Amino acid sequence: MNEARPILSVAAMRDAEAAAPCGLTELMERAGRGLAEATCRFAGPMPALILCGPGNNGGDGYVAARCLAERGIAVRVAALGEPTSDLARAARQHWEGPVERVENCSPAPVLIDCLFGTGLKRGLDPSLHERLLSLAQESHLAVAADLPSGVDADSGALLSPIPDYHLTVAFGALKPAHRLMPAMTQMGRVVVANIGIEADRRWFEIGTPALPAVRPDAHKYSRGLVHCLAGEMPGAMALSASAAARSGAGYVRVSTSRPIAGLPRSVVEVGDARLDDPRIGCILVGPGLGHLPQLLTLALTSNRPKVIDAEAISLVGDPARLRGQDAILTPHAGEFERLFGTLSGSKADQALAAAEASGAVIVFKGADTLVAAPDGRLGFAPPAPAWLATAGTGDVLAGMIAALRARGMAAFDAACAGVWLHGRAAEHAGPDMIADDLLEHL
Ligand SMILES: NC(=O)C1=CN([C@@H]2O[C@H](COP(=O)(O)OP(=O)(O)OC[C@H]3O[C@@H](n4cnc5c(N)ncnc54)[C@H](O)[C@@H]3O)[C@@H](O)[C@H]2O)[C@@H](O)CC1
Ligand SMILES: [K+]
Repeated sequence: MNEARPILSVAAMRDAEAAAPCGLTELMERAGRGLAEATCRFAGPMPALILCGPGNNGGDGYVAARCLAERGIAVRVAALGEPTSDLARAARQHWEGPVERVENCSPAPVLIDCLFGTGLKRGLDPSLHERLLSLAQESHLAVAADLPSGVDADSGALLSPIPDYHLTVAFGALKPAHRLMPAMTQMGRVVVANIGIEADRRWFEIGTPALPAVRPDAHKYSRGLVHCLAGEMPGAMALSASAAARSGAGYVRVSTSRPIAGLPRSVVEVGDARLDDPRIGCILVGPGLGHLPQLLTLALTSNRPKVIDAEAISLVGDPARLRGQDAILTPHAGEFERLFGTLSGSKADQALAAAEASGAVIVFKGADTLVAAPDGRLGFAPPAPAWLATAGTGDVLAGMIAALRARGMAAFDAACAGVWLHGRAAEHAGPDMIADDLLEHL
């Protein structure tokens, strides 16, 4: 996989900062300089107002103010009070300009929010968040340093209301909130300023996948056989099977008791078929299943890899039933809760707990889709168009992932690749797309 950007929790970020050979003062210098650089590139030479909080996020603000002033930009600083951390105090001392009060400063065309970052503990006081909203409203461009002030970095929850930002400059690595709902939708463009930390890569933003090449001596079975189990509403499986065929499976077949409309001619319909056939690269069960739990049971008797989607997820009943299965599950929030119950923690925590409980790869779908592996790897989907939220797109995704798995990709990699390709296909299909249209863009 290329270009996967690491994502660090607050605790992991602290560890990475502490381990940085250059030391914390230099990290803050790099963060502030990176913030100034990104703001200049984005906003040009417009006058800026920097709001500085009491901690190190505020410290980054004082550094950025110095860097912007060195570039000849008219920059003002307003603070909540004196800095409370040693690092921020030192940065404050190196800022030679005046420091106004956040409560009564006047607005500027560019607002840079350095009030709170990863150290936010609770929502902003109402008078402060209202002040932040109104200063942002009166600016042309709002920039967040590391995170918008009010966002919980690990969960993406809004602890207090935030304005819509145009640019967010993350320091060192993305944090979970940059890719989790609801915070992710209000950050504008998210860029990462490199500050020279060594980031753990077990959590990452899913990047462009490296797909398996088609070998010169390939035949239809070696390119991957996807076996679909159609249920009571076969239209859904028609979408999945078509998506599997369009995602490079060598052979797609559907076992069904009655003819299915809308299947490509290359997809083969069969009656009973043996599911322990070693040529099967991936079984797909769930889309349009209805009340046919016996089809899930049948799939689970096979030792072949499988994708379990839609109604089949709820029919699993107990996550432990999946132990020892080579399975990928693709639940949306409702299906997730029906199988795993109400889990505590952030969406990331929940996805990882579900992967551990089931031993399966979990694609926890939504506007902020996550792919979790039982070994603790976690892929965060890059933002995908909101118009993907329409009937049938999940059936397409399940078929895509089944094809990539059948083509020999490892379960976690196949799931990540499917999620990435699905989002890009939706971008190509455009806002008036229906799920069927995605097939033209795979
Ligand atoms: N630690 C480091 O080495 C580096 C930290 N960096 C910056 O430091 C930030 C984290 O710094 P801190 O850990 O100091 O945390 P913050 O600067 O986010 O805020 C912490 C301070 O705010 C107070 N606080 C928290 N929530 C509050 C609320 N709702 N109302 C009022 N006060 C509140 C805390 O008691 C603490 O004093 C990062 O987001 C990043 O911007 C960067 O400079 C890079 C290097
Ligand atoms: K901030």
